[in-house]
Amino acid sequence: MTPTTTAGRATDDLRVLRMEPLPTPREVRAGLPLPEACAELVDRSRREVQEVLRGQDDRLLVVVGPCSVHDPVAALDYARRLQAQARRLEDDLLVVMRVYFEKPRTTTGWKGLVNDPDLDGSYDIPRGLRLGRQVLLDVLGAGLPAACEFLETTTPQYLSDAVTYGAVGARTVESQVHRQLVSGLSMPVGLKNGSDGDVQVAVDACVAAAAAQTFLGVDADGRAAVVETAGNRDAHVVLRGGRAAPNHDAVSVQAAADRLAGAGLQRRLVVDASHGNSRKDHVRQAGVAREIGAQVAAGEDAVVGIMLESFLVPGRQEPAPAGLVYGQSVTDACMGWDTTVEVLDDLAGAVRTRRQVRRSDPA
Ligand SMILES: O=C[C@H](O)[C@H](O)COP(=O)(O)O
Ligand SMILES: C=C(OP(=O)(O)O)C(=O)O
Repeated sequence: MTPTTTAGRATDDLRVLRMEPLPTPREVRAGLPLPEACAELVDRSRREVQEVLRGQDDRLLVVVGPCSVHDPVAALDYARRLQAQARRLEDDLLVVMRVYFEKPRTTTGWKGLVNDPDLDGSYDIPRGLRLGRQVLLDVLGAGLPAACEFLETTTPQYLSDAVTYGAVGARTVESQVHRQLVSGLSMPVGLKNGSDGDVQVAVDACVAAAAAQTFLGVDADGRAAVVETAGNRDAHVVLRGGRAAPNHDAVSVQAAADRLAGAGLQRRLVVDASHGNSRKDHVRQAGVAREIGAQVAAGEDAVVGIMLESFLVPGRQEPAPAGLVYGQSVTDACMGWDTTVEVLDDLAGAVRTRRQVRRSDPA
């Protein structure tokens, strides 16, 4: 906007270097429409996640995949392998692939495929939005439902019709703007505890997201709009540990479930084996996942899902426009593929054991 004062003094946009219109959400969606078979998968898988969250399906939800997508080819390669595992274990696990395009940063860093698809500081966001949407369509085409973190509040208009599971991260969970956004999203959304380990902010976020809200947003034509929402009853807590301590252990899970009950919410939650719970060490992640699995096997009903960061090659590398190791994360370190398959097998076994425990002790 041009600075205007009666005296011609500039008071606005003093630090804005570029402002360029984006293609509208309607245009991007029209260029990459959601095929009917993909829409059917999104619809069905959202209902399945809902049923797990509501205790009507005794499988374990597993949100698994790279910390971030930077290479669409490797992401699709991973999706095809994961789909085979998801099908093999479908009686016990409900697998949704992490297809994360937006990275919240503690300070600065690469902010994901939507923000900088070429990883070179050119910030071609129009291309990033189209590329992200294409990756989602490809993952769905491979037969897998997808999970995304929503960071920018305008991004869902471009992508959310193709998303089965949404996430709000530890750095934004206390933001009213994000809680309002979740209240209008069409899919179940996991709300992480704060990066300092505070679980109450995630419980508060669930309460706010479940409520009807009216706020400022953007419509399909990119116009600023008044948005009125119905509230999202499938918003739930994700325990991801904190700076000082993990919170995937049985005592922390019970404490979080008690907080949920205290707020009038269901005692069901997802536990993240990565981030604060593995101290961002991918080598520890499989052990953390096994500890969570052990709680499930012991009959713990509060744990309905798990989140894992996994890619084809273990570890991480610095983001760069060229010369990257194929299939390795450029953000948080991930478990490699072979470990991922072992962890999925263990988790499926834990679910089968929980079923037996429930049968022998239905109370
Ligand atoms: O999941 C990814 C990261 O943990 C998150 O984006 C923060 O990363 P950073 O602390 O390296 O900025
Ligand atoms: C950023 C993430 O996690 P957190 O918000 O828990 O740090 C993530 O899951 O990618």
